[in-house]
Amino acid sequence: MLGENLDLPIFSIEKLAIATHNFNIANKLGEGEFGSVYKGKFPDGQEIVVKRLYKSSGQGSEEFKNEVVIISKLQHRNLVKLVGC
Ligand SMILES: Nc1ncnc2c1ncn2[C@@H]1O[C@H](COP(=O)(O)OP(=O)(O)OP(=O)(O)O)[C@@H](O)[C@H]1O
Repeated sequence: MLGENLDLPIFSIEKLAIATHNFNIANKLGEGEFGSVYKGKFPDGQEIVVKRLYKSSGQGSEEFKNEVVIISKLQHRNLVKLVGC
């Protein structure tokens, strides 16, 4: 699995649904090529942004995986950190 290969925490869909109030429209920040983007908060207070894929198969998902791999390796004070997938 992608997250295991990258040594990233893997979040269940339930945990992300709770954090985003079930992907509520009020939490929606925008849309990208691969999916919708939501703001959320974990129970410990950590604020997160969740990107939810439109589909889990096909060419788009390969591109999305490449994006995740690259973002997981980036670290900069002006970039948000990938905390899991
Ligand atoms: N960390 C974030 N904080 C606030 N808003 C965000 C964040 N990430 C994404 N967004 C919002 O979600 C929108 C879509 O982001 P996303 O990264 O999916 O798309 P993109 O980079 O515009 O396109 P692509 O899907 O081609 O990468 C952005 O235009 C922005 O409005």
